[in-house]
Amino acid sequence: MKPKVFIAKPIPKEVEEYIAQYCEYKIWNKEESIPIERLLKEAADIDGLMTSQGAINMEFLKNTPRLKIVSKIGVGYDNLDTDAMKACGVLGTHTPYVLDETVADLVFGLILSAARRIPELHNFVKDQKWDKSISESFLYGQDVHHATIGIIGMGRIGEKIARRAALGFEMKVLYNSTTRKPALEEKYGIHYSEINPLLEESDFVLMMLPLNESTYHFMGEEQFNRMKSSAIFINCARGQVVDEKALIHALKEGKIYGAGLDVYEAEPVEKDNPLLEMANVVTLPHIGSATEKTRFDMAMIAAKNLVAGVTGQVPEHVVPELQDLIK
Ligand SMILES: NC(=O)C1=CN([C@@H]2O[C@H](COP(=O)(O)OP(=O)(O)OC[C@H]3O[C@@H](n4cnc5c(N)ncnc54)[C@H](O)[C@@H]3O)[C@@H](O)[C@H]2O)C=CC1
Ligand SMILES: O=C(O)C(=O)CO
Repeated sequence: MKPKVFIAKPIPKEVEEYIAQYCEYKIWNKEESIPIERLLKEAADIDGLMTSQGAINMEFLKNTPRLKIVSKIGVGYDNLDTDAMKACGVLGTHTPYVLDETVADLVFGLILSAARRIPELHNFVKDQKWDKSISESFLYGQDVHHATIGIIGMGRIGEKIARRAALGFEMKVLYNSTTRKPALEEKYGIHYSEINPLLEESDFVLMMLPLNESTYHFMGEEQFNRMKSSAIFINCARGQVVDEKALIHALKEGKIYGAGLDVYEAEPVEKDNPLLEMANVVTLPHIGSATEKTRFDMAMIAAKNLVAGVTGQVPEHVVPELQDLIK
C-alpha cells in the first residue's frame, strides 16, 4: 500500500505527478489557504504533509498519529515547532539554496525601488501628473551605487546579496551574523561589524535573519534610533523579526528615510496598516522567491523531501533542529 500524503496548496502538475508515483495523495487546490479545521480533518490519517504555512505545533501533531514528515515549501521554517516535532518523532524538511539568487534579486528590487522612489514615480507618470520636471523637494531619490549597506544575517541569501552589492553596485558592505565569514570577507571585500556600528553607518540596513526566539523583534525602537535619518530599511526575512510599531514610528518621525518591505508582522497585511499609507514605504506581498522557475524548483525539492520521508529514505533537507531524528 502506498503511503498517504496531503498537499496543502496548489503545486505544478509535474510535481503532483512525481508524488503520485509513490504516494496516495489528496491536494488542496484553491488559492486561499486551507482552513485549519479542514487541514486537521485531512491530516488525521496521513503519513506526510507538504505545506508552505500554518503552525505545526503540539496541538496539530496530537491529531496526526501516523505523521512521519512535514515537508515545507520554503526555506524559513518558523511555522514548525521543532521541539514538538522532535517529541513526536516527526521529521521536518525545507527548501534551502534553490531560492537564494531569486530572493537576492528581489532585495535589490526593493532597495532600488525605495531609494529611487520608483513606485511613486511610476504612479506619477501613470496618473498623468508629469507636466513639469521633478524637483529636489519632490521625488529626488538616494544613490545606491557606492553607498554603504549593512546586511544582518550573512547566511545563504545574505551572501548572494553581498556579492551583488560589492561587485555590482560597488557598495561598502558591512555584515553582522552569528559567525564571521573570513572567506567571504576575502572574496568580496566585505567587513564584519558589531550590530550598533552597522546600524549607525549604513545607508541601507537589510534584515535577512531567520525568525526564532533569539531574533523576534530584533529591530526595535533603539535600533531604528541608531540609523541615519537618510537611511533605508529593507526587510525580506520575516515580519516578526521587526517590531512593526517601532518601524512605523521611526518612519512617521522621520528618523529614517524610507523602507522596502516584503514581509509584515501579520500576513496578508492588515488593510488599516499605516505602512500602506506611507509614500516612502515600498510594499510587496511576500514574493521573495516568487518566480515561475524558482517556485517550481522549490515545489519539486519539497516533493522529493516528502517522498523520501514517507518511504523510509533520508530526506536531503532535514532542518538542523531535527537532524537527530535521522542519526
Ligand atoms: N521574503 C521571502 O520571500 C523570503 C524570506 N526568507 C527568509 O530569510 C531567512 C534567511 O534565509 P537563509 O539566508 O536561507 O538562512 P540562513 O540560515 O542561511 O542564514 C541566516 C543567517 O543568520 C544568522 N543568524 C541567526 N540568528 C542570528 C542572530 N541572532 N544574530 C546574528 N545572526 C544570526 C545565521 O548564523 C545565518 O548565517 C529565512 O529564514 C526566511 O525566513 C527566505 C526566503 C524568501
Ligand atoms: O522560503 C521562504 O522562507 C519564504 O518566505 C518564501 O519563499
